[in-house]
Amino acid sequence: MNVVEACGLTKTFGGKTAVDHFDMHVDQGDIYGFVGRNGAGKTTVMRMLAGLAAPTGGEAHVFGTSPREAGASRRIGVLIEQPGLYGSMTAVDNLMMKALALGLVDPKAAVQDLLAFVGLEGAGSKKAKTFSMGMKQRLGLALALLGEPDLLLLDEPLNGLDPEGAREIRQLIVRLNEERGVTVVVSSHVLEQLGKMATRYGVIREGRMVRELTAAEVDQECSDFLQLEAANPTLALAVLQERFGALNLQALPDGAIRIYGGADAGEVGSALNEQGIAVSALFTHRRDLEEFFVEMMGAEYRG
Ligand SMILES: Nc1ncnc2c1ncn2[C@@H]1O[C@H](COP(=O)(O)OP(=O)(O)OP(=O)(O)O)[C@@H](O)[C@H]1O
Repeated sequence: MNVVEACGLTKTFGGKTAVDHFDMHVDQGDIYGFVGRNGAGKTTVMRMLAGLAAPTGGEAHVFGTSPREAGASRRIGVLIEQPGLYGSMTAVDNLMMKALALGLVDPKAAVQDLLAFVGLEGAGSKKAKTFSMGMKQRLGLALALLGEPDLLLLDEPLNGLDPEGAREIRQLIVRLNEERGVTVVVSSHVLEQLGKMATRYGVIREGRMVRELTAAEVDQECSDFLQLEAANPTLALAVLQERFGALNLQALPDGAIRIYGGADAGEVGSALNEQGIAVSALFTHRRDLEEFFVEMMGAEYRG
């Protein structure tokens, strides 16, 4: 079942289109890595999915209904940009205030449970303004988790964190997903961390969804390939198809040929030489996650 479904979602600010006929599908149980360069429209999409901003056009459905419907909104936990913390209040008071506003049956127990879950049980009586960036993000996560949401929308939860802090937040997200069954949409520029948790990805570019794909598809796309440049690419391709038909061959527009599926460079070179085809380049390549996504996000991307 699609927990989130966006169809033709559009948002304009003044005359400028920030989100443009955007489609998105998040399945129950996904950790959905939402990537795009700065200004691509991630936050604006998240705000519409959370029911915090109204679309100019198109529709967003969360749990089959508008995120603005009470039935859906109380199932959504949100951490968008900065966690909304009151610096002069303690961590417990920050949480209690929201727990009471939500009308939780046992707010104290919920607050203690979440403090422990995010690893802040020893810091509950400290003022939020004394917290490190990582502690603030963990407290923000606890705030988003009050009310036991089934869907978490996390916009850049790893922003500004050192590698250790980013790893801790990532581990919390995975635990939430595995232990509590929470579906998560998480945007981040930290592709390395995203790659360790996402089960599905969506790539946004200039307000439009470029591509949605599963983690398995990303693995496949990033797998090793052999690239060769030959004097006669059309003939080379025909020879390779005959000799290595079981492998996945891709002809690039510039005439280069990629061979996926673990071909041996020596065998490929010999097969072409036997047919009198001169090979000018032959190398093995592995695309890493960042390279793969940067291509889709646009060259201007800066992580
Ligand atoms: N309230 C607003 N008023 C006017 N323009 C806005 C508003 N919110 C966002 N925008 C514009 O919409 C576009 C998308 O912004 P958005 O914050 O959604 O991108 P983003 O992908 O989250 O970027 P980042 O990674 O930098 O957070 C940007 O050009 C931004 O300037």
